Amino acid sequence: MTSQNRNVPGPDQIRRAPKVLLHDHLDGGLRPGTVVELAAAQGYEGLPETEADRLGRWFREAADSGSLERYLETFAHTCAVMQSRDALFRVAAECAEDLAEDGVVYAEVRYAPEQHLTAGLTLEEVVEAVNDGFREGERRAREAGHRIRVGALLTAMRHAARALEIAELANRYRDRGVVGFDIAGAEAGYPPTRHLDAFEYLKRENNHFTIHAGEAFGLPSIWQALQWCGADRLGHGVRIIDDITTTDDGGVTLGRLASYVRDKRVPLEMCPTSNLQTGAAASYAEHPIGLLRKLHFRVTVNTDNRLMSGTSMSREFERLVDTFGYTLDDMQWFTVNAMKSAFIPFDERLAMINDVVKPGYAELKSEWLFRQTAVTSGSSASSG
Ligand SMILES: O=c1[nH]cnc2c1ncn2[C@@H]1O[C@H](CO)[C@@H](O)[C@H]1O
Ligand SMILES: [Zn+2]
Repeated sequence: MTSQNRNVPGPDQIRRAPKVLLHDHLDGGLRPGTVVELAAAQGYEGLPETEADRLGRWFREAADSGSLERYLETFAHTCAVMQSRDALFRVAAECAEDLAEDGVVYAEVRYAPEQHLTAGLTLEEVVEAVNDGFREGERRAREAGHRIRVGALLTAMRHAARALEIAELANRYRDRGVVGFDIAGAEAGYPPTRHLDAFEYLKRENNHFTIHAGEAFGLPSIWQALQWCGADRLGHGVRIIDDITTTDDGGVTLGRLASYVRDKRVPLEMCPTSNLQTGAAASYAEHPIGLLRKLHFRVTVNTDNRLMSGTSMSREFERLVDTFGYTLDDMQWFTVNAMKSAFIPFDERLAMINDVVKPGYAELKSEWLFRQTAVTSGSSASSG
């Protein structure tokens, strides 16, 4: 290992590095085998494949459609098998376990309670089943030697009209497993201001929320999310790139909105692989994350939907390391950005950064020293 690349992590270091995940959908992260088993147990006959590997491949290919609307159609199958307390509990527990196994130490996982009512559960029962599942998953992870903390974000669907009700639900379960609120679903035609009452309510309650914006629709969506709705963070936000002009000689000019986003340190929850599938970016190399990181926007790295994108936090970082040559220092920077932007209290975020994230990266960064010592002492005899 040379001194030039010693800081560029390999797959094993990427997996062991402490990672923080702010944007992950519970109904987009099931194990394919779990979808198959739940469908069989519940008599759901709509699955396009009934063998786990084939089903996993089907999700990735169907989601690889170039349009957000088509991508979202695949969630009909996962939501269909997440309608009972037991199913929600299992999916949430496995989610926490899988993230912990991948080296995630803190995660905010979102889902839309209104999509889990068809078998008769109440909104409260849905939230409690998922919370209990997360606690169980944290416990199993601890037993397996991993530490993870998972908070829930309650999502309202932007085409529906239940946002205020879901915002009130999020507020009721605040300090009891729910750390914030979000809106998701098709973006074009459903601007954030459609749900202004929900956001104004949460602001009056001093609560936190993020908004999917600037993914399938451009700057007006981001502008509304921030300046009308008061979002704390942006889900994706990739289209902020439309307000940045670059010239061939390397000059960069930020428009008013892009300046605001950078100046106010608005966290961007970027999900590179998901963006390639929905057509929000053409390739990893062309993904706006490269430029936004260079310009010191508050960028974070996320999975969005591990099942539909066949991804994990480690895989997202592997792609970015391959594409942009990111180092352990870059990985730490993204991770500290994410931890700073989490919705848990400041003292807890700080302790996570100082007592978990930074020591974890320091440990990884020191590994080359010991390897180098072994090589040097072995070759010292011949070199005199
Ligand atoms: O990238 C995305 N953009 C917008 N909506 C999404 C995305 N991923 C998932 N969902 C939507 O959020 C719901 C609750 O988790 C999912 O059912 C899906 O419809
Ligand atoms: Zn999302």
